[in-house]
Amino acid sequence: MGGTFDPIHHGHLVAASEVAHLFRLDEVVFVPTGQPWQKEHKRVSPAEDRYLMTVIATASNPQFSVSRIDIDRGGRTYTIDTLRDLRDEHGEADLFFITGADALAQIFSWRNAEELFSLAHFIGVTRPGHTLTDPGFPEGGVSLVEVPALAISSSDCRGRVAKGEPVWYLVPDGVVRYINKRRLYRDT
Ligand SMILES: Nc1ncnc2c1ncn2[C@@H]1O[C@H](COP(=O)(O)OP(=O)(O)OP(=O)(O)O)[C@@H](O)[C@H]1O
Ligand SMILES: O=C(O)c1ccc[n+]([C@@H]2O[C@H](COP(=O)([O-])O)[C@@H](O)[C@H]2O)c1
Repeated sequence: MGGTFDPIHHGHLVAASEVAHLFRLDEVVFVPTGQPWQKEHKRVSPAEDRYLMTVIATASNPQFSVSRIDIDRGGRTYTIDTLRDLRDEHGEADLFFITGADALAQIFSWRNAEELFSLAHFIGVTRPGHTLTDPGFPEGGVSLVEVPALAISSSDCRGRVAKGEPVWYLVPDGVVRYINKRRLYRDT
């Protein structure tokens, strides 16, 4: 599952769990972006903080793991590189790339968009308030999955912390504590 995870929240975790169940996946690898180039006009927390929050949030689930490939590669993050690296690491495994349906709707603005579909099957998870209009996906290349509605977004969590409002139960407890310890999002 690819995302900026700034911070990771229960919407991401429920989506991953639901897709793992529906597609009978062996493992879900969370891949925090290094430099999300389409968010360059926005402030994004340091990659190490986003990585550690993702580790904390997923640690108790034996089916979940976190990969540093997009962070360690350096430079702007392109999913084409993510998938090539995962393919090298995971040999013959079938790859599924999970992300939000809203992100997937923009896939033709991503680098090497046409080639992406030969490397993985794409799964777009719907979130409340976002519907997916098919921008011309290749036949059989994309599945849409409705996850139990959780109207949580990272931007809302950041805004709540900035205003001194609680994010308990929107993100895992350990992530609340990490945000406080590192004083993230205070002046967003
Ligand atoms: N509540 C949710 N339900 C389903 N999918 C979600 C939910 N929140 C986020 N996603 C999807 O997970 C993917 C990765 O999320 P990302 O890290 O960008 O978080 P976000 O909550 O969308 O962040 P932001 O609010 O900063 O844009 C995105 O493509 C997004 O659409
Ligand atoms: O490959 C690209 O050009 C590209 C452009 C924008 C987003 N993505 C990927 O889409 C996923 C969701 O991104 P985001 O920024 O909405 O969290 C994440 O894995 C990004 O690396 C990929």
